[in-house]
Amino acid sequence: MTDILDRILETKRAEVAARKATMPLAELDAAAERQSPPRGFRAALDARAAIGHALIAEIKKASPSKGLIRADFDPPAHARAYQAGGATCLSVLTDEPWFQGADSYLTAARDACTLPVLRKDFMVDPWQVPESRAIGADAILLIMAALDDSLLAEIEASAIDCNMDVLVEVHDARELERAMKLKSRLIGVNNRNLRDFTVDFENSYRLADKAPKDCTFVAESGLTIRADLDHMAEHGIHCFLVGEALMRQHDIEAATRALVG
Ligand SMILES: O=P(O)(O)OC[C@@H](O)[C@@H](O)c1c[nH]c2ccccc12
Repeated sequence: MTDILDRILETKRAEVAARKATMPLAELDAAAERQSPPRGFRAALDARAAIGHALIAEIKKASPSKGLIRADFDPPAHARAYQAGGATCLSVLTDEPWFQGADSYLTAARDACTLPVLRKDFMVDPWQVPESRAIGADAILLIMAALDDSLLAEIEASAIDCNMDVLVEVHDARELERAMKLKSRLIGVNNRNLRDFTVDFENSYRLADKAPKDCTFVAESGLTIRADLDHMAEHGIHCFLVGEALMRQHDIEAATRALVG
């Protein structure tokens, strides 16, 4: 059985190939140059983590495991609510086929606030880095399970070139070890298994102990209430990525404040 990640990557490779064919790299680089400068993503997390819970609040309309998460989906309104509630950064899903995301959601969300923004998508080609910068992204995600080491390094180099931060996502000790061959020291641990969608917080606890001390460590997925974050903090984890639990709330600003305020 091919797992969901393999199927997503297959879709993504076809999508990126089609986009590349219509957009010359020089044009893309020029569009990236015209963007407002990157907002420091990791720096914002580090500053906040020193004094409290640093939250990357995710703008996510739907997911392959849950289907539609929020009907009255409004990226700029959600961005403002997240910032007002005390989020440190945003994450915006731009993958369309599997998460019902869009590039325009990221641009609109970023324009509506002053927070640094992560483009939550599946990177398979260095070409996607200037593309991400051109739509406004301040940081990209690299999923260790998705790519081999040389392609990861190539995409990371392109991100460094664009002055963007890279969130490197791992889900086991082996991937953490491989991640240390990269330059980025911003490490996310996905508590959700992409094969069966089960969530296990122990995953974060285990890997946080193994991560070198110079890493900014982010726990991702399945976090719901303040107590989840407090437990993580007892294990030395102070940065969190939360999507669904906030997107399901009527009052997103109040829910964000309850989580990290
Ligand atoms: O909605 P949750 O359970 O709070 O999870 C958010 C985030 O961690 C999840 O969306 C995610 C983590 N890694 C990813 C990679 C691709 C797409 C999505 C993700």
